[in-house]
Amino acid sequence: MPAPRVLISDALSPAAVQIFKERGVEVDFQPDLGKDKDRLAAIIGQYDGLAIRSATKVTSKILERASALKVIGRAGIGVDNVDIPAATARGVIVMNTPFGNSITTAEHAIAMMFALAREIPAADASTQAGKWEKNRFMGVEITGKTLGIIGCGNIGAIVADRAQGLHMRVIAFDPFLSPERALDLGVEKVELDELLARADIITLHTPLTEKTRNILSAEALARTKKGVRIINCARGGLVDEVALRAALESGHVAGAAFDVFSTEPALENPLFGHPHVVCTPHLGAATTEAQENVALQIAEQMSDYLTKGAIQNAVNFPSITAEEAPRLKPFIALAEKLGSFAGQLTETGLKSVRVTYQGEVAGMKTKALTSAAVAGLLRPMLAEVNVVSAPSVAKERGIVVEEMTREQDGDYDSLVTVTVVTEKQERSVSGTVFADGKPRIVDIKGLKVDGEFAPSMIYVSNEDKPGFIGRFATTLGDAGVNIATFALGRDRPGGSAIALVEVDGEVPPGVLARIQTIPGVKQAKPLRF
Ligand SMILES: NC(=O)C1=CN([C@@H]2O[C@H](COP(=O)(O)OP(=O)(O)OC[C@H]3O[C@@H](n4cnc5c(N)ncnc54)[C@H](O)[C@@H]3O)[C@@H](O)[C@H]2O)C=CC1
Ligand SMILES: O=C(O)CCC(=O)C(=O)O
Repeated sequence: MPAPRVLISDALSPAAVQIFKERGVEVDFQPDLGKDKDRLAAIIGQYDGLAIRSATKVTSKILERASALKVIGRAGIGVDNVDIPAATARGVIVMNTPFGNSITTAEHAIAMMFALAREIPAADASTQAGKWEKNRFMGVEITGKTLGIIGCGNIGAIVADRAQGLHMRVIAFDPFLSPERALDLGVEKVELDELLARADIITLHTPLTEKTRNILSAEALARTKKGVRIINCARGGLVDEVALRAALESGHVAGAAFDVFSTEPALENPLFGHPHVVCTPHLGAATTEAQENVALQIAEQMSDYLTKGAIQNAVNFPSITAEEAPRLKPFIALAEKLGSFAGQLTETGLKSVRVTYQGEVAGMKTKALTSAAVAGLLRPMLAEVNVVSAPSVAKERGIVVEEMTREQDGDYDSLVTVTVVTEKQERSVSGTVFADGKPRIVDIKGLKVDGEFAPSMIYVSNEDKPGFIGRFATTLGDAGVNIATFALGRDRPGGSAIALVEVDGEVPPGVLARIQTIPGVKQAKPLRF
């Protein structure tokens, strides 16, 4: 198999190149390519992986051209420059490095706080201009001041820690911060209104979402303490920049330090030019240490996925370690095939699917297996579904997906059962993986069978009556269809029976209709795996 190929289209630390090479991945390092979307679109089709920072915009248009792409790796935290739904729909894993630059970014926020408190950038410019304006720059002391953190996740928590070291009082607004975690961090958890009213300095550390966009709106800014200073090292769009400019002009806000802007690159911005504004060009993560961390980490993660199937820090798929991947692989194939079996037999609207794991398989990454089962189930109905997109596609269509795990009970070390509930009926199909690593179907609607999945199959459910097998085989023989394997199951003599038959080549048109006329046949379906 040829080595997977990765394109690095942003200015990642060259340390990443070495890691890719060491791990058997071919790498093409074009640090400025991300800014040229036409060239990127022209060549992206050649690559299995794309490693980026924030300059490359992975839009749906780029993804349409990315026919071989399996993984996008963001050397950093925010993945807002990637169209995640479009990547997911194409089965492309999107991974980031959630911790590699957190300390550095928190340090930038603290540096911005000092820059504001002591007007360091303006004092520097004035001094170097030969002005020696000793009386112009009167700062404020940080000790004893209240810092209000909006978003107390990885970076917010580090900022809280450093601020406490500076003897600040720290309050935080974060709906997802538990009281226990707040206690651990030594921060006081408050509502947004209270934070706005009490904070001397506000620093933002949330992602940009529909809830956080303009979290510091004109109205919110009006509720802040007079003389407040505001720092944004998270994402542009969290603060209404026009309203903030007005609040700076009126003197209500004493200063603002921004690393991120509503439009980037920010070549112009409402905040620019105000004497109490400090700006940096999205430098939060820009230290040698952080860049080396994120580059090494993303190269390791992407290589592990491309060469071993291991998934770490994916934003659109559950994690799978390199050790788990080979054990999981045959079960992913099994789950997908069981789902596909059920999907091919489903003729009415799907309401829900339940995937039950019994025995050893119950201890594996069942979320990944469930995604595979749902992908298999939906694929006969929808062309554009894959293991990555299946859960969101099911959700969009109102199909309930349930997962259950059970202790081993029965003949198999591991058993996976896919139960599909449609508008008309409930149907279950179970399978296992034998020691040869091949998935096997062992139960259909409660009837035991032992069949492999083959490219071309016929499934028949019938009444268990003498003569059926002879007529069935003759019908196929007359149509020139060769039977490769034949698996039978029944509940009791003369009761319900099933046949799962592997045939060589396509089933010619008309044959199924003839099978359907054999006395006792209830259903005859072609299956493809
Ligand atoms: N300036 C730069 O170069 C960098 C910026 N960042 C950005 O910093 C931000 C924070 O990153 P992390 O701390 O790693 O993320 P995180 O996910 O660890 O923390 C985000 C926190 O925001 C909270 N949050 C979510 N919605 C909220 C809401 N409506 N109100 C209040 N809090 C809310 C979450 O509960 C979470 O605790 C991200 O937007 C990231 O992209 C990260 C690295 C570098
Ligand atoms: O790569 C960069 O410089 C930006 C980092 C960033 O914004 C992030 O990691 O979310």
